[in-house]
Amino acid sequence: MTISPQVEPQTDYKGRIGNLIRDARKHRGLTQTQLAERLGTSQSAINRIEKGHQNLSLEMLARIGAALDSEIVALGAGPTHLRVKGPTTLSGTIDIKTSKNAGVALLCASLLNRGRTTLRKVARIEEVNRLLEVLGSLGVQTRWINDENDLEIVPPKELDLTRIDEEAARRTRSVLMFLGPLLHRADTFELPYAGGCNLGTRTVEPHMSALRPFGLEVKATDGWYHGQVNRAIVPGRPIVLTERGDTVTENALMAAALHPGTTVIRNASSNYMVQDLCFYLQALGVDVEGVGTTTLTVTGKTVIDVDVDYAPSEDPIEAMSLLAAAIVTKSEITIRRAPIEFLEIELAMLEEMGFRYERSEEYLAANGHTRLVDLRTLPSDLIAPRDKIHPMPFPGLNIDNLPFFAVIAAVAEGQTYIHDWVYDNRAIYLTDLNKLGGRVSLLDPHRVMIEGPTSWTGAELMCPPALRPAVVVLLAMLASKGTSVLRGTYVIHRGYEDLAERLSSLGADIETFRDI
Ligand SMILES: CC(=O)N[C@H]1[C@@H](OP(=O)(O)OP(=O)(O)OC[C@H]2O[C@@H](n3ccc(=O)[nH]c3=O)[C@H](O)[C@@H]2O)O[C@H](CO)[C@@H](O)[C@@H]1O
Ligand SMILES: C=C(OP(=O)(O)O)C(=O)O
Repeated sequence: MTISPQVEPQTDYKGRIGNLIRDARKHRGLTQTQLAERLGTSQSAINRIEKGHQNLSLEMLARIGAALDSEIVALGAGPTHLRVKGPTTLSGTIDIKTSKNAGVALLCASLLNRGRTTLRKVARIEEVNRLLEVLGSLGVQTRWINDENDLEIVPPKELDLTRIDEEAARRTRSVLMFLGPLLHRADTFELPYAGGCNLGTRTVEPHMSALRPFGLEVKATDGWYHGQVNRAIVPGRPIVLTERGDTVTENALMAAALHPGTTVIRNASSNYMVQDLCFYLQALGVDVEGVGTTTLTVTGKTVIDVDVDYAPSEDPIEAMSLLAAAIVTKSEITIRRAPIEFLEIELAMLEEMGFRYERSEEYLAANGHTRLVDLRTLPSDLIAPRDKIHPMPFPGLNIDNLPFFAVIAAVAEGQTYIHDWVYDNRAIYLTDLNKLGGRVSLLDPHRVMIEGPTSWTGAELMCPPALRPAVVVLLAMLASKGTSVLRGTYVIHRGYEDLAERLSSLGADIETFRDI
């Protein structure tokens, strides 16, 4: 794989730019009229631009990019894009990296510890980079200590909460997980509103109600959360989470870890990142019972000050992504270090669809708890499942794995119904597969029907502004005949380390390039 700063061949560039603008507008859920209003122009002008019938100045392109919060084209060190030539058959062996979601939780949790935290093999992804920038702005010293991606974190005696890196903080949702640790560090503090993928409205209310028993009141105004802590208030009875959310459970756990009494958290998520956080807290000397269940009992400490070494487990979502890559390209690959206990429902569903694979004996991840296997995929002819595919909190099918079933369903014979009840926007992005020849019908914002099999054909697309759908499109490009271009891939780097390079090492033909 190479990175080249070249310009792409410029055939019908107005038409291509028009298509990219139309993609970006649709990703933002805007009509042509709404975009025209933002730009002070007419709907017919937007229509002409999208059809490639309009000359565009660089200034106008920049204005359109700003109105759509999407860099259509950029000069200098702008966004990266991918050029994919297909169809590809993959072969070889790939190791799963540690998870984004445990990584970000552990970075936030390191604020509980006055000693040094060393995290082993942290995924070197943009989401982690943004949190490292935020931690750095608070005075926390962080450094990658070797080529293995081991990361050392040393917090200062006092955090400097006045200089938080607002820009970095606003690009991730994970910053919300500072609430739990910070309420023990300061009586008042401010955090910028959390960002992240554009998946529609994501509530923060469950976080507030989980942390209120620890005396935290949060007012949200002008793009900031203003936190105030009343130390006379401590949990008097079990905390019952209104949603079984992952990060809300993590916030409650982190708040409980520095509360010297015993806190019971009910309706807790038992998902993989929550388990990794529990094991880390145990390594810090916090008593956590019920790991892997929906009732967690935490006996915290007044001060945590230990030098601790922790190795988070492998990412089930990356494992699912690579399973999908193999299935869509009908390839035989070996996926090593797959966290099987967080993939069991997914594999059972795939088996029902006719997927054939071999799995090794189980062995333990470096955290000493999570069960891993090596999976060898076998080229398989798939059929659509009889019932709809839908996610559930763990141990159900993981919501972040659901989008991969769209591209898998597209290669299966028959009609598959996918029901994403969780996110307002994510199912909508799956219709981007239609630009590559897919037949995905949006039944309503939460349900799609996919007809397969698909004869994929290469095309040029803007990355949907959401991590998993963006990877789903990339995987379909691997199977597509001809050349595809995927523009603006930051969103993929948010959650995957070197995905394009690693797919290339399996034989994919992917080139990374920038605009000049
Ligand atoms: C950093 C991190 O770990 N991110 C994960 C975490 O985000 P996070 O924990 O932030 O997820 P949210 O709290 O946003 O929950 C996702 C959506 O599910 C809804 N909801 C959730 C639980 C529930 O019992 N009922 C319910 O309705 C929420 O209202 C929200 O709309 O969990 C999500 C759901 O597994 C994953 O997609 C994210 O990758
Ligand atoms: C939705 C996701 O993550 P986040 O919570 O970081 O937006 C994801 O990992 O797919």
